Amino acid sequence: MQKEQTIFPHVGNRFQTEDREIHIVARLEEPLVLVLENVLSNEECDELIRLSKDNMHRSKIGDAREVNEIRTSSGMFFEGNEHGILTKIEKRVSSIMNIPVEHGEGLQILKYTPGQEYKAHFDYFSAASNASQNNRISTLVMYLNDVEQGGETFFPELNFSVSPRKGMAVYFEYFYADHNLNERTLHGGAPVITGEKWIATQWMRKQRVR
Ligand SMILES: O=C(O)CCC(=O)C(=O)O
Ligand SMILES: [Fe+2]
Repeated sequence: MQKEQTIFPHVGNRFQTEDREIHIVARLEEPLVLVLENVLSNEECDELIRLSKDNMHRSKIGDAREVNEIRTSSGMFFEGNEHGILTKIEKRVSSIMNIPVEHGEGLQILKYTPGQEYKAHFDYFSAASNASQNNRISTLVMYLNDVEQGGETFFPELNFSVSPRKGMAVYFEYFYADHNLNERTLHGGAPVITGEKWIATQWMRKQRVR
């Protein structure tokens, strides 16, 4: 069978964005899942945490934005350009993901304390949801700190998990014609055992949202 078209365009073990060289340190082919290094500087990670610290509330998920037990972390969305640092990061993320900034929902910051988790889920909306008309197609989860124990991003269908590491990220996409491939991107955030876990997630949509 022929391999399906992917969104991610970069070849080789490293590639250049406008202001930073990104390293690919692990790769799964179908569905495409990549572990990326050097996505954010230490200072950028610290600054994102600092800027969001005072605005965290219980995470809401999905279309209806209702508090749900599937995700017990707390979080917030940036609107897009309220801080200079966001513009820079959004541009870099857009070039990593090969999708225009306008297709991106505002960067979401999530914080997990011990025991908090995000149960296995899909990032795309189900066909029954209104939001699926301009559905999500790819995700970049960026780790803003090191976690002492737990907090892995896990992919149960792939028997694969990524341990949080400050400045690194995991990328995956689910815009395949073969829906079975999309379903294999089922993933979650394992409970944090010791320490805190901070992430910034970028979801990209098929069409522009801003
Ligand atoms: O916490 C994680 O590692 C996963 C986060 C996630 O799945 C998301 O933000 O969509
Ligand atoms: Fe997710």
